[in-house]
Amino acid sequence: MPRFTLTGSHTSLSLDLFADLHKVKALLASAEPVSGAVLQALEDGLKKAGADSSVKAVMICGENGKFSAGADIRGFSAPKKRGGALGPIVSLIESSEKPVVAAIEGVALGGGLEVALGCHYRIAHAKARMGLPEVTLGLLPGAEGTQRLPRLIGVPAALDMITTGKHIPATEALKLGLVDEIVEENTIEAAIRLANKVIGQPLGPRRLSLKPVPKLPNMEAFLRDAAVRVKRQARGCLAPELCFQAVRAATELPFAEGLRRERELFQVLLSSGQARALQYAFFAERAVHRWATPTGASWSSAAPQPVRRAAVIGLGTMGRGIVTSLVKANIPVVALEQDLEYLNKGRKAVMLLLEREAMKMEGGAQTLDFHNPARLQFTVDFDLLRDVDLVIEAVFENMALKKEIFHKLSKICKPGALLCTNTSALNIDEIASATSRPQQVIGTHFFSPAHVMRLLEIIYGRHTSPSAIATAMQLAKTLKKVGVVVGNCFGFVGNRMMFPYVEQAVFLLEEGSRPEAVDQALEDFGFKIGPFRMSDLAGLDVGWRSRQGQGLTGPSLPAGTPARQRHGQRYSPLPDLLCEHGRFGQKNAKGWYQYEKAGGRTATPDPWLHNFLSQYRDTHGIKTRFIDQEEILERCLFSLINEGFAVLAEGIASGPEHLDVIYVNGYGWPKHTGGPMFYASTVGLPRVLAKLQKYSEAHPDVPRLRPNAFLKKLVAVGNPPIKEWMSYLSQQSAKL
Ligand SMILES: CCCCCCCC(=O)CC(=O)SCCNC(=O)CCNC(=O)[C@H](O)C(C)(C)COP(=O)(O)OP(=O)(O)OC[C@H]1O[C@@H](n2cnc3c(N)ncnc32)[C@H](O)[C@@H]1OP(=O)(O)O
Ligand SMILES: NC(=O)C1=CN([C@@H]2O[C@H](COP(=O)(O)OP(=O)(O)OC[C@H]3O[C@@H](n4cnc5c(N)ncnc54)[C@H](O)[C@@H]3O)[C@@H](O)[C@H]2O)C=CC1
Repeated sequence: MPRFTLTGSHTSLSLDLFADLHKVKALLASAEPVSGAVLQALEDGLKKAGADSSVKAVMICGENGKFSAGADIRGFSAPKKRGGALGPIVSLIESSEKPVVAAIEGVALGGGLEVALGCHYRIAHAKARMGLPEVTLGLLPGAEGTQRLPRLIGVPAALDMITTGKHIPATEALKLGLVDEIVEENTIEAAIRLANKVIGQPLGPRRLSLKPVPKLPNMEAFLRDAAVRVKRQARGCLAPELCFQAVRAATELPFAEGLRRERELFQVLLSSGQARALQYAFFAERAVHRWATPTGASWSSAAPQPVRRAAVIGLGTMGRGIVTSLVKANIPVVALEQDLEYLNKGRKAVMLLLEREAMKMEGGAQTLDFHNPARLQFTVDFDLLRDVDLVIEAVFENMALKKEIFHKLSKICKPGALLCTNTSALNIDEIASATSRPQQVIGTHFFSPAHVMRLLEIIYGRHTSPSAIATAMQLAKTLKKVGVVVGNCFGFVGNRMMFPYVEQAVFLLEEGSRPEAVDQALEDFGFKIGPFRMSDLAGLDVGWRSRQGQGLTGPSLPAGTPARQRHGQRYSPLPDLLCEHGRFGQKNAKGWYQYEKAGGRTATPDPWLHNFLSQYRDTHGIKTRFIDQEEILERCLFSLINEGFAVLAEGIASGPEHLDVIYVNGYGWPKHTGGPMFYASTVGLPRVLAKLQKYSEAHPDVPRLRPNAFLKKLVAVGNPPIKEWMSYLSQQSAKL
């Protein structure tokens, strides 16, 4: 039997009509428009197969063990390349008078899965994954997928797949009825067997466009609830909502009209700007894998060392999550605490996390082996760290303590072991100076909760070796995190850019705003959580301790220091005052908000705080004024972005996409805006500069509002596109 081969490494989709007829090969990929050769070849091939009476059935499969990862995303932003009419080809497949069977191996994603939905039968390898990830790229499955999938698997499951873009394993696809069969062995042979078996059987019932959408007893109510849920989860991202509307159209309209609606909605998304931002974010995440440092070390030449066994020191908030992450990645761990009391507390917490993770994984292929001491060992004995390949220190944020630990590690650990610190802001070089092997010392900054958050900021010091950076990056990959390599400065990249943002948020309260107004503005912008709810969650005492350490507040503050000034700059003592009033956030039920109980999560505006703010303003002679949403957003976001330009100019990060990946994955910045620097590029740098100038003039005692020189330069050279920014940075200005 002749067969088509729909080849899908992620960027290519080729068609191969087998030997006894003819051979056609084409690419739906970087080289070709979507409407190009492969679609033509599919169409030609199907027509030839249809016309050839010796052909009784057709099988479509991939090459190299992959069905297809869909269209080439790079082609989407080029207007010429948008016209790819995959939909009509899917219809053509479906209308074939000869049975067409899809043999799905590896992945069938996006347009690849839509092709499979056009087939009359689908057979998948047990290890295959399927999904319609268009929503994650700011689009919807525009090749008729929103109309066919609900007809095949019902509205709830289709809505879930289409609005989240999740990839589902073959076993789940079988349960949902997305595939007819799964096989452990040769998928192609099984598909051919199936094709032979169904020759001559009526195809009508297999054509999804002819099927009604399965009814639900309460479809209206279901859709109403789903609409609310999708909108809430989308947080300003258009694609999930429009995906929802397309699926709803399938429930209300005949197939052909549903397709028209799908096309209209697709066009809205394509021109929304969010699709471009999400596609930028997709490639940014991959671009940061190709790290480089200003001294010339890079991913292309540095080799990682194997990590067969790791240790974590300190089982507090961060250490627990880090241990969990390592165990989930199948790396044996030694977990160390300062004494038995802390050890037992830490062990309990780790076990609880691991049990929860194991429950989530139940039914999946993977299991968690954490009761075996060879895989997870708890100790207070540093001697057990002798043969580990990597240590992650997560003790209190205290330089003297960290130096003491690193000194000890450098004496105990084997010479090649990588010594990592999870410090959130301390100087990596100073920590490394306590060891005899600074080339092996590196910052691995996890984000809380460490077993959940995807970001791993990797900080190299003056002496960190390229191989140490490569090992940390490899670790990130093993832990299924996204590693971003950055230079060493106070707060590194993420926290450094966060300082001016939080600073502005507090200044806004001084001037007349309220925590709920500031949070609302930023949550409406798309942040998962505004700065005040975030501070309450993290604990206000954490920053307080750090400011005490820096001499900004507390007993070491020189007498006579003005309340709202430090080192000649504006300073707000509000967060310190809250702590002095015993308000530490969620942990004791009061902070910027009040909570139902200690550890409670429901933030309610607190009249006490409103009153406190009024008194504070009276005390300091501040005239309360109304602050609108625009000013809240501009002051918080543009000051953060301004710091981003400083980070780039100083060579702390090698490109704006690094900053964007950090913010999207570590700080809840809305992905559909691309990240802070991409967002700045879409707002337009001249506008960002003008606003910063305005606010800086109004607040001359706030240096972080003063526009950065690199931003000014980019505006002066004509606001170049983001991918050209770094070329305007002269070598001399990038200091290490
Ligand atoms: C336009 C109007 C007309 C409609 C046209 C028809 C409609 C459509 O056809 C709609 C679509 O399909 S949209 C595309 C849907 N597909 C996806 O979103 C898959 C995205 N890729 C993945 O999930 C993983 O890469 C994957 C699971 C595939 C592999 O993961 P890995 O971890 O093994 O590999 P990665 O590191 O992610 O990727 C390796 C390299 O491949 C690049 N790449 C991946 N998917 C791509 C894609 N779909 N298009 C272009 N490049 C893609 C990726 O950037 C990376 O490149 P390098 O960083 O240079 O190595
Ligand atoms: N909490 C957070 O959200 C984040 C914290 N970090 C950083 O991670 C580090 C740890 O922070 P948390 O987990 O929040 O602190 P934590 O206070 O919750 O835990 C620290 C743990 O270290 C243990 N410890 C102290 N001295 C020790 C010693 N000599 N030997 C062994 N264990 C010792 C303590 O007993 C405690 O369990 C800090 O450097 C912090 O700045 C980084 C990212 C986020």
